[in-house]
Amino acid sequence: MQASPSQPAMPSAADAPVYVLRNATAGPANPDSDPRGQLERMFGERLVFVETHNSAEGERAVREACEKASMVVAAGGDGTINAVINTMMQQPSRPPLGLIPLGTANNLCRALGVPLTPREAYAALGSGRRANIDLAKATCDGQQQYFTCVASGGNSDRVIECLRHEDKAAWGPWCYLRNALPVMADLTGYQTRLEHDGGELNLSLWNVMVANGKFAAGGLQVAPRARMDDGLLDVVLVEDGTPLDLATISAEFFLGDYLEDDRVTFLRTRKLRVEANPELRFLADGETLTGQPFEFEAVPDALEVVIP
Ligand SMILES: Nc1ncnc2c1ncn2[C@@H]1O[C@H](COP(=O)(O)OP(=O)(O)OP(=O)(O)O)[C@@H](O)[C@H]1O
Repeated sequence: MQASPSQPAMPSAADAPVYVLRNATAGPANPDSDPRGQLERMFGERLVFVETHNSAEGERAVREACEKASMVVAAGGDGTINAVINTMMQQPSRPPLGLIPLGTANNLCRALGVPLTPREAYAALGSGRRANIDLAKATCDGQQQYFTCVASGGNSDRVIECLRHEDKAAWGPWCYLRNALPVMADLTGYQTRLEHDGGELNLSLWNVMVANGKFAAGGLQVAPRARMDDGLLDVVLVEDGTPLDLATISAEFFLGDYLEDDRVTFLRTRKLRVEANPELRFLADGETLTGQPFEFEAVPDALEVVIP
C-alpha cells in the first residue's frame, strides 16, 4: 500500500467538518465505545457526530458528509464500513475515510494496521497519513456491491448463517470458531465453475474466498498474501475431500501457510466469475450476497483511507 507522505491532516480543508458515523448497533458493549468526548477534544467545532440506528440513517449521513466533510469516519465494525463505502462509491466526490474499530471482528482495521483499541485508533485519525486502497466489487442479480476485505462462499457461509447477535455479544470474535464445529462435521461439496483472467476451472469445493484484504470472520487470516494496493483479487479455493484432509488443512491454516496444500488452489486475477451447484451464497465483509452467477472485479485505488 502506498502511504502518502506524512503531512498535516487535510490541510486544504482545515475548517471543513469531520463527520463521524457511530453505528449504535455494532460491536460488544465496551467502556471505550463512546468516542464522542475524545473526538470533540480532537476536532472541536469541526466535529459532526451522527449516531445511526439503521442503514438508511447511515446512508443519509454519508451522502451529506461526501458533500461537506474533509473526512468521514466510520465508527463501527466491518458491516458499518461496508455500508459507508457502498454509499461513498455512489457519490461524485469522496473525502478520505477514517476508521474507529467498534465492531466485533474489525477485519479492515486489522488489514490496515489501525489499532484495535478505540483509544489508540482516535490518535491514528490525527496522523495525517493517508493511503489509496483497492476495493473489490461483486455483481450478482443485477446488483453491485463493493467490499473491502473478503467475500467467502460455501461452508463458511453456513457457519455465519446460524450466527445470532447474542453469540457475537457473548463470544466476540470466537463466535465464528464456535459455530464452525457443527458445520465441520457435515461439509457440503459445491461443484464450481470459475472463470478467471488466466482460464477456467471446474472443481468440487468446500470453500471459495475472493479477497482484497487478508482477514475474514473473527480476524482469521484466510488470504495471507492479499494486498490492498495491487489491483488484483486473491482467490483461495479449498477442494472437498476426506475428514483427514479437513484436519490437515485446518492445522496448516492455524499453524502456517495453508495455500501450499495440494487441496488448496491459489490464484490472482482482476476478474472472476463463479457459478456452483448447489448454489453458493457469499458473505462479503459479513454481508450476504445471493443470486448466481457472481462476478467479482478488483477496483484499483478506489478509496483514500486514513492510516496510523
Ligand atoms: N450506519 C449504520 N447504522 C446502524 N446500523 C448499520 C449501519 N451500517 C450498517 N448497519 C447494520 O449494523 C450491522 C452490525 O454492524 P457491524 O457489522 O459494523 O458490527 P459487528 O457485526 O459487531 O462488527 P463486525 O462486522 O466487525 O464483526 C450490520 O450488519 C448492518 O446491517
